[in-house]
Amino acid sequence: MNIQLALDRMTIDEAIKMAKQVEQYIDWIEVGTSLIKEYGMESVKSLKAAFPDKTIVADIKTMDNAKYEFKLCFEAGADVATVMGVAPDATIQTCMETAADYGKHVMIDLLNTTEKRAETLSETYDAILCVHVSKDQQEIEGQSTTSIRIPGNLHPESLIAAAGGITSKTLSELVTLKPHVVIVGSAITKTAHSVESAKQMKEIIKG
Ligand SMILES: O=C([C@H](O)CO)[C@H](O)[C@H](O)COP(=O)(O)O
Repeated sequence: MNIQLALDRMTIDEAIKMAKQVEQYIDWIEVGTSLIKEYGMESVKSLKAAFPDKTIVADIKTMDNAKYEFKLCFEAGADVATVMGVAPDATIQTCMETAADYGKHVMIDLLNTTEKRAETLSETYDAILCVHVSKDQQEIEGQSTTSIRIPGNLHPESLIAAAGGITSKTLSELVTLKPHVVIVGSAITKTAHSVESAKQMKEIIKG
């Protein structure tokens, strides 16, 4: 199981500083959608340059124009880029092909997909599938990772990621579902105790 540190709503320098502080407790580094939207591919390039040995995930959440967006991410140094599961099949297929051209990987964000769509995606694509409670669902609807459920109909060999307001409390429950990646942002980056929080999470996933 890997911890992916999601870096959102901060500057590139703050993102690098944050990731350096907790580097030993995290496995993958996500250049959050907010960083990509605010700073563009410079954010991905800077994080890869600062952490050449970590898996860098560009959370670009592609919906269209897949080849262009995925090429940008991989040329900037991303190892994984994200596409929305509700995107057209042509888009997802293009993401898969572009990633294959670069020897990189795709994460499909299942936000707002139906169980049937998630099943089809898991059977069709060799990608990481991310079960996700969105920031707006967390903030406006009060949902949290206790609402995260990994659909039972997914292909048994699919690699699963889980994201959305994960805390050390909800992580303990989540690890029993054995996801390949747990994506943690605010619980590490928006607390005064980032290092302790990351350390605790690492201990939880180690069991
Ligand atoms: O993908 C994310 C979200 O849509 C904001 O862009 C975050 O990476 C994900 O939610 C993890 O962050 P937290 O919810 O703060 O743990």
